Amino acid sequence: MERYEILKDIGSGNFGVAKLVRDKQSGELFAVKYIERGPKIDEHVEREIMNHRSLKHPNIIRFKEVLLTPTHLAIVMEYAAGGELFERICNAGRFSEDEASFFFQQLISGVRTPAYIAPEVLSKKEYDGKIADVWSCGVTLYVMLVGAYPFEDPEDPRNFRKTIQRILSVHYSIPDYVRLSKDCKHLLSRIFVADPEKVHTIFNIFTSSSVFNSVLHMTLNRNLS
Ligand SMILES: Nc1ncnc2c1ncn2[C@@H]1O[C@H](COP(=O)(O)OP(=O)(O)OP(=O)(O)O)[C@@H](O)[C@H]1O
Repeated sequence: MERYEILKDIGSGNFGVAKLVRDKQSGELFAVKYIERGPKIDEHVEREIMNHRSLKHPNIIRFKEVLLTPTHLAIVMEYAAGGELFERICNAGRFSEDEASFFFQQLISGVRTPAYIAPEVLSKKEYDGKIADVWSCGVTLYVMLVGAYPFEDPEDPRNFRKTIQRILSVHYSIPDYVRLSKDCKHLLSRIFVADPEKVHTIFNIFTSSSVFNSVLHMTLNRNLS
């Protein structure tokens, strides 16, 4: 880690903390995720690192290297200076459908296209992250359009138990003050379904939505050609 100068903490997650660092030689900024060595580092983390290492896409944070400190595993990656989506929405308000569609398309092109995925990722048959990815994209789309999380009880947003119940029963609604097109509501309703068997593939969902169709076709054509 001597190569890097630690500048500040940027956040913490389930696995550890993230810090902003500077490469002393090149002056480049990176984010480093520190995960304490020990039981937290299991095959799940290992797979995550292996998968991430093989991804190369403009909308996916680039992975640089993994280092070991006496106490931590340090994952060095590209620094995304934009901050959190939710924070941006809290400060500057929610997105219009057009803006949301632009960012959503960027997000989808990061998760959807197989064109960028390495064979070792595809060959892991147990990988079922796709369904979870579709769901998470739906949550992100909702956040952009509504400016709130879809499964929190508006009266009691910090109650995790309630949130989990709402997720399990797919209980969400769109507040009256948010005007969404029918097509957009339909898209959300197709993403948020309880039974994973019924979750449509991301391809089907997006090709059936006319709001997102033109941008989607452009992305698809680009990725398939
Ligand atoms: N590459 C990065 N560039 C900029 N900020 C980052 C980067 N990686 C992480 N962060 C910041 O640090 C916080 C913690 O990151 P971390 O990846 O540990 O957790 P998370 O993604 O929030 O949740 P989880 O623990 O479920 O992965 C993030 O919420 C984000 O604010």
